[in-house]
Amino acid sequence: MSNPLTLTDDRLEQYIESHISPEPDHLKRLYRHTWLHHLYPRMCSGHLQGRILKMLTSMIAPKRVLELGTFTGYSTLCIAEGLQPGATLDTVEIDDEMDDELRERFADYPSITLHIGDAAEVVGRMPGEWDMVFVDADKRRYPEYLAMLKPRMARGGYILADNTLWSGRVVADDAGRDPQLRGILEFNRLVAEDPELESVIFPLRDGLSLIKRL
Ligand SMILES: C[S@@+](CC[C@H](N)C(=O)[O-])C[C@H]1O[C@@H](n2cnc3c(N)ncnc32)[C@H](O)[C@@H]1O
Repeated sequence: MSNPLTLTDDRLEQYIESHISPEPDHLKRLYRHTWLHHLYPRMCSGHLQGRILKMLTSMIAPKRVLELGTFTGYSTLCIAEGLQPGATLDTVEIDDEMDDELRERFADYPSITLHIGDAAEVVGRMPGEWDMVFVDADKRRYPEYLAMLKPRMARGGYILADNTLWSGRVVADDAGRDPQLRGILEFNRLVAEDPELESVIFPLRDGLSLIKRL
């Protein structure tokens, strides 16, 4: 008997992408641009995760959204696509070389505000609470992000956290030399042990956690 398809099989990925809502043309161009002109293009969300982010945003219907880790803005545009009229999205990116490119990309989106700086510092200066946060910045600092965000989440609000399975390495025997994996493991433990949080992990791409503030 042949092996069953796994979620990392290219054929399965192609099948999924040809049977879900199509990737809008401007995002196809952005994805291609990211692969041609940026280091670590795999960080870009892409077709499936992008459609999921859009759908989750429209399901949650948040008034105020925060994103940590903008990169080339692919996920930002997908979240913006799912926003209700009048809702806002603040996105934070530490790499100041992305400033001009991102401002140009977001120019036609009045709902998006770009902040260039360290996520923890920027969030510390921002007032108010959020209905939805997409966490996708420094994996080593995920536990810090959780501590910072939890008291700032609206009751019933959602934290979406990317890369929470870290290519399956969360079940590796030794996380000792990978500080990013240590950050993810600690984050997952803190979320699972917190009675004020309800959570699931989707085995999508690199793992996507959905965490509800009860
Ligand atoms: C995985 S990429 C984001 C991908 C993007 N959200 C998407 O899905 O297309 C992570 C980004 O976080 C940024 N980053 C890393 N540390 C950060 C920090 N301390 N504060 C803000 N951004 C940070 C990196 O420069 C990088 O662009």
